[in-house]
Amino acid sequence: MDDKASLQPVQKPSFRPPLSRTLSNLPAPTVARLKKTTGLESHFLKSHGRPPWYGEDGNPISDAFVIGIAGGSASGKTHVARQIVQSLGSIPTVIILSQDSFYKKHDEAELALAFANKYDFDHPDALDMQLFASCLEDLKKCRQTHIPVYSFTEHQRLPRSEDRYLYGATVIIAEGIMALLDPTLRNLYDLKVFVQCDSDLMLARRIRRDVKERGRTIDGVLDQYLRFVKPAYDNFVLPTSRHADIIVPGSDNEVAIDLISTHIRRQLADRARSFRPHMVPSPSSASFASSPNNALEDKPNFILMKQTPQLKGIYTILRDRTTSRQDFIFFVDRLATYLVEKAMEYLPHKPKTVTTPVEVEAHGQMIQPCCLCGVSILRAGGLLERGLSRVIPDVTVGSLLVQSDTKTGEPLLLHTMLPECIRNRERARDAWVFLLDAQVGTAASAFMAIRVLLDHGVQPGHIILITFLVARNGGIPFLQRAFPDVKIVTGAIDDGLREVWLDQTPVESDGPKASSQGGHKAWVVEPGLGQMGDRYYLS
Ligand SMILES: Nc1ncnc2c1ncn2[C@@H]1O[C@H](COP(=O)(O)OP(=O)(O)O)[C@@H](O)[C@H]1O
Ligand SMILES: O=c1ccn([C@@H]2O[C@H](COP(=O)(O)O)[C@@H](O)[C@H]2O)c(=O)[nH]1
Repeated sequence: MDDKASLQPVQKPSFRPPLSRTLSNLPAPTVARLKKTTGLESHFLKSHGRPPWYGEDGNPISDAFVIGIAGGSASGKTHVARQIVQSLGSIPTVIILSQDSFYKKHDEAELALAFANKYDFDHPDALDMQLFASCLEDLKKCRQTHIPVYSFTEHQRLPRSEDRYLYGATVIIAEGIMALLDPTLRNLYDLKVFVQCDSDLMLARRIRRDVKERGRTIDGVLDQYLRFVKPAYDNFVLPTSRHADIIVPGSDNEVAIDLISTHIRRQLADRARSFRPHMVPSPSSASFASSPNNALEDKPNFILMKQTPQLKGIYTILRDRTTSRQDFIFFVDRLATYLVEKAMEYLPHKPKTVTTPVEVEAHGQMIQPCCLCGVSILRAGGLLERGLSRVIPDVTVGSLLVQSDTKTGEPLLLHTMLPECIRNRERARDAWVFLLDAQVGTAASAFMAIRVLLDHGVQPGHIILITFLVARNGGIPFLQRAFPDVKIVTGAIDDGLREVWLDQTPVESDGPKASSQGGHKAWVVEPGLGQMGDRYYLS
């Protein structure tokens, strides 16, 4: 599993040396330079892939698991959050969301007070609770969000262009001094934690941290502490401990952290679903009887290219195991171009009149201006990209890495790299997406990819799945039942879909053996086109 680990961002403000008063007035290149020189970056955690978070109907089954951690400044909230992540071990993606990112923007007068240690950062009004709650709700509901970035040394929120895009957490840890204050926030948590720490220890830690990491002087820290931090702790922070499910000590807290991790693991296990058997039920199973019938061609939104001799000729070359790699690449690219051209027919067009070189008007059509992008399901979806860029030269193409869990056979989302226009919810609503997948067998990867696009706000009717080949007895009917508005464009349907064991240690009998013998399950479309990625990329 470790070879599949990908990296996901975790929000936490970081140290920058004192700079100018406000970054929001600085030109973008300067901000970029400051970022580089001061290490203002997201922290990353390993993710072991996200299993399906949706059911057979395509709708999300469960929200992300959200933990709220409150406590005084320097009580150890971040430390507890990180220890929880560490003790969870091999778990799906976790995001630590710090309330510190949600300090409000400050004007010049407020900045002057802040630099004189006379601005009250410990009053609830200093934080944009509404924005914090809406970002957290987006993540909990499996939607993407954009988190502001705050600089402690500048006492300022960075320009919007610096906001961080986040998507796809299974566990979210929200931490901050006021994390349990707001009822809207409290309602979003599945587990509420308060870190209780001795005031002297908190002050000592804060002096050390703020001097070392936040560019402060000892006098400044003490001034601010006595004027604002301590009174706010007594009035606003400590009283919220009554909402906590667990009180964790601010030091020597290993036992409490262990209890919390055990609880989270149990919750995640309860939410886990096995999904894949439903996509391709065996003929003897009950779900096969209730499966949609397999006459794919009759289904609305299933677009099979006209079976001309020319098209069949290309498939014959691609199916032939003796075809050279050079020819394979040539014909894959040609076929990809045909398929993309076919998909283009389903984009909205509008009338356009032009004047020809002989000064005569011609009435034609043009694609209605819209954001059109491609998303490849890696690795083999990339084979359609050259065809896509031949038809639309300046198209932006993103990617999703989905692979099967070798133990369960379930798809795992390992990496998400989407084009800018669909990272943003408002723009995603109007965007059209060509989703590229080389072959659709069980359809488990395509299913997951479509769910990712829907989570981002892309309309199902604006998604066109383009694929070289589909399996008749595979998961396409289930995909269509869940997402009837998604169009599927393909050039061929093959009758066979066979489960095979890969990387298997040979054993004495002739039948395939269990995964404990080293192999893992995979599905092969037959007669098929072979491992297209290998044939295209590997010599
Ligand atoms: N259990 C602990 N044992 C030792 N040091 C700790 C512990 N918890 C926190 N610290 C230290 O105290 C400082 C503040 O902790 P941090 O987690 O950043 O606090 P908060 O997020 O509550 O402001 C850090 O330097 C951290 O390393
Ligand atoms: O610009 C700012 C913003 C906040 N603070 C202080 O930070 C702490 C909260 O952060 P923790 O990581 O929980 O300690 C809060 O007590 C504010 O006083 C600041 O000094 N400057």
